[in-house]
This record gives sequence, C-alpha cells and structure tokens, in this order.
Amino acid sequence: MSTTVIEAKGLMKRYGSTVAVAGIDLSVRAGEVVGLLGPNGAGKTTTILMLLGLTEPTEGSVRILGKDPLRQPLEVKREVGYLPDAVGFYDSMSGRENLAYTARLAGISAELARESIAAALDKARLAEVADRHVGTYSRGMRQRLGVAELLMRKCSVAILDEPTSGLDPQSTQELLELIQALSRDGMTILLSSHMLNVVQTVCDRIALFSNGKIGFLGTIEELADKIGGGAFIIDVEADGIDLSEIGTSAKGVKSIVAGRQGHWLVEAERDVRPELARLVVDAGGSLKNLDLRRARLDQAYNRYFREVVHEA
Ligand SMILES: Nc1ncnc2c1ncn2[C@@H]1O[C@H](COP(=O)(O)OP(=O)(O)OP(=O)(O)O)[C@@H](O)[C@H]1O
Repeated sequence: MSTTVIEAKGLMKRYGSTVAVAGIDLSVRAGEVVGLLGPNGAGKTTTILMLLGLTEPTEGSVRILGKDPLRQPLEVKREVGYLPDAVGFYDSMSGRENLAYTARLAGISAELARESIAAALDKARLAEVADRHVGTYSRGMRQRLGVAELLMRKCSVAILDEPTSGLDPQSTQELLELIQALSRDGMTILLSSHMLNVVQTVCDRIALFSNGKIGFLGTIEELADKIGGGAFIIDVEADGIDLSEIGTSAKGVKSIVAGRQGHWLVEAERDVRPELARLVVDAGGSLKNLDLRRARLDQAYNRYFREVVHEA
C-alpha cells in the first residue's frame, strides 16, 4: 500500500479581502512527482507556503510526513526540502562552504557532512566549481546547488517553486535531469512551474489551479480525456488512402486531422494502432508509419483553461 506523504484538507488563505487559496484538498503519495500548474495569481505559491508551514492557513489542515508543519516546524524542515525560484546562498562563500554552513545549522557532524556534501556536489555536477565563490555561479548553477543542499540533507520530500524560471534551455535540461534523478531515488516531489514541457517530462500527476482552487488533479492522459480530446495521439503515414474518410470507423477514434500529403494525426481514447493498420490495408493502402505519442500537456492545458475554466 502506498503511503500518503502530503495531505492537505480544506486549505484556505485570505489576505484581507483577497482570497488567495479558496479551499484545496491535495494528497500526494510517496515517490510521486506532482506538478502544480495554473495562471499567475492562481494560488500555487500560497499553497506551497502553507504546506511548508511558512504561512498559516486561514482554514484547513496540512499533514506532511504525518506532521503538522505549524506545530512541528523543525521536524518538517529537517525532512522537507524547499527550492524557491531563486535560492539564497552566501555569494562570498564557495558552494562547498555554503553547504557546510547549512549542514552545521542542521546539526550534521562535520565529518558526516564532508562526505554527503562531496556526494551531493558530484550528483549535481558541481564538483568542479565547488570551491569557487557562489557569487561567480550562473543562475543554473545556483539552482543546482539548491538541489545539492536537498541531497546533502537527505530530504525525502522536495517542494520546488518554479525552479527553472529564468534558466536557459541547457540549464533547464540539466536541472530537469537532476530532478528526475531525485525522483528515481524515491524522493516525493511537488513542482510548480509555468514550463509545460518541464512538467510533462517529470510529473506523474498534475494539479491545475485556477482562482485559488484545484480544478483538476490527475494524469495528463486523464486531463486529455476530460476535455474531450484523446489521451492517445497517433501519427499515421500512408499512401493510396484517405485516412480522414476511413479511419473514423475505428472504435475509440475522437478526431483525425490531415497534415502533409499522406500524413494524419489521430486522437483516440485508446491505442487504436492495430485497427488503423487493418483499415489502411483493407482499403488497399500501404502503411508507412504508425507512431504513438502521449497527449501533449500544452495542448490539453490550453484547451482546459480556454474551454473548461472560461465557460465555468
Ligand atoms: N502576502 C500577500 N498579501 C496579499 N495578497 C497576496 C499575498 N500573497 C499572495 N497574494 C495574492 O494571492 C493570490 C495568489 O497568489 P500566489 O502567489 O499564491 O499565486 P501563484 O499561483 O503562485 O502565482 P504565480 O504563478 O504568479 O507565482 C494573488 O491574487 C496574490 O496577489
């Protein structure tokens, strides 16, 4: 049975007359990577701050690793790592010295810290620059140092708030690979981001925030299905037939869009490749390619906010 690591019930936050978070239920299992998405001001950061115990909820409750972050802040802080969009480090100290300083504050013995710091810097691919002042680091290196800190502290949960914002494509990719490595090691991760391709690559489930609520929580396939699109996208290349005419008879096909000559994009609620292949061959065509792709988060996200939220 999987363990619930993060559990929020009826979370609400008001700032005067502004309702930042309007009643959120969220449950995250051990080892899951969950993406928090939604437009600016939808309530993602406020939710994160409440999960961490950095802001007190107006209503509702939070349990993280079974603990209440407001009542047991030190225990929660020890096991839960937080990476904001810009991590604060001492510029005049090296990466290694910054981690040693944090380790000392966390009560980790110098000897133990030395080894874990070296391993964490290595994993974050910062070993070569570890003894340079952080003031000389690029934004991407700083963010990776932030992740190295979570590794050094052996956090079992990481909450990352827009960790790739302001990073160039290469630094984004490097940070992404690091986050995937954390997940492979079993870390439970909450990741807020506006970069849909980043979320698509690393997240098992997504929570779509709008107006302080979670309007959707599930997999990208479930989102595609909910908004009436297909969870399965199939690229078809064939000669001698018109798939737009013959393909719709396959059960489960939602739409067929013709592309370049001899190319079609089929949206379906299940993997209909065998049926499509049979239809093409039976109609006397020759099949050149059948490629299954995952539903695209950017398309599903845009459709969700345009059609579902807009019409609500
Ligand atoms: N300290 C505060 N005082 C007053 N209002 C606040 C405060 N913090 C957040 N808000 C308001 O609460 C709402 C939710 O903000 P929040 O930062 O949680 O959104 P977000 O989804 O994280 O947005 P972004 O994608 O821009 O980071 C916004 O309307 C914001 O202006």
